[in-house]
Amino acid sequence: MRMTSSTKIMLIACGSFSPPTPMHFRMFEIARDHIQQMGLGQVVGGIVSPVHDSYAKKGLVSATHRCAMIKIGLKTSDWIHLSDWETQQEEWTRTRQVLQYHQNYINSYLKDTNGTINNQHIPAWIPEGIKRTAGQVQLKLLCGADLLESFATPGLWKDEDLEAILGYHGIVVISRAGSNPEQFIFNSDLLSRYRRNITIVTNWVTNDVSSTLIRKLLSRGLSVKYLLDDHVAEYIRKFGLFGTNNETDRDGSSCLRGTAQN
Ligand SMILES: Nc1ncnc2c1ncn2[C@@H]1O[C@H](COP(=O)(O)OP(=O)(O)OP(=O)(O)O)[C@@H](O)[C@H]1O
Ligand SMILES: O=C(O)c1ccc[n+]([C@@H]2O[C@H](COP(=O)([O-])O)[C@@H](O)[C@H]2O)c1
Repeated sequence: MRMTSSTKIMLIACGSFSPPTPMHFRMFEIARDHIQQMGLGQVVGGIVSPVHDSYAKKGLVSATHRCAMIKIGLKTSDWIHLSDWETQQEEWTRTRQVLQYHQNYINSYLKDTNGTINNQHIPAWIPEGIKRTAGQVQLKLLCGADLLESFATPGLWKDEDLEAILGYHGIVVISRAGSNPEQFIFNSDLLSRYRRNITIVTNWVTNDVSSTLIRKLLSRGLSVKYLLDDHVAEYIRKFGLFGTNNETDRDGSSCLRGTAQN
């Protein structure tokens, strides 16, 4: 995988986003600046891919709510979009397959010179005008250093999946308080083997806000102002999520119309 300043790159972040924080979206901006400044490529789009409900992580609210909050949080972005594909599958999809699906879709979209695909619904995460400007597009996994470190959790990731993610796509890792991605890569034979496909980006303006922190503050009735997008906070209160008080519509079915649609 050779990257030059003209390599077209799309970034995809996989996670719970329960709820999405400004830092989830900020990761994309930090990564794009770094990639472009270092002449590693041109970032043409960003995708946020929330995990399926069956992932059953503590604090995970329904995908309908998570997708709606992501769309609200991304309203002012002109290049990062939600993909709800993972949430629409029958069950949890491993990250390797999530990357494969999106990469295949991009490839077929770019190859479709006779416009057949244009008769179908083109997902919002396909960047506008990409056909005119791009030859090939390389999809990379964007993550925080804690996700990289989860690669070493016994039994969590499959080795062959990590080989495929690292070998075929590559990853972009944003530093996070308390982590040392360089050291972590050095300690791992697998990661060291694929070192050139791992881009580490130092986040100089550290901000360790996490979904866990937001859930904790909300459940205690404390303020999240200036830590969370005002409109996302308003949505959370409207639907009584994360221990806030409103009891109406906890599964989000009434918001399926409008905000939650892709
Ligand atoms: N403050 C942060 N700095 C760098 N990366 C982050 C930060 N917050 C989240 N991420 C990254 O965003 C991606 C999605 O993460 P996830 O939804 O698990 O967020 P989280 O805030 O860590 O969640 P939780 O607190 O529920 O575990 C992951 O790759 C994670 O490493
Ligand atoms: O593909 C795998 O084997 C795999 C194993 C563990 C986690 N993941 C993905 O990593 C993300 C972890 O999110 P989180 O909130 O648990 O940090 C989520 O998108 C999961 O689907 C993926």
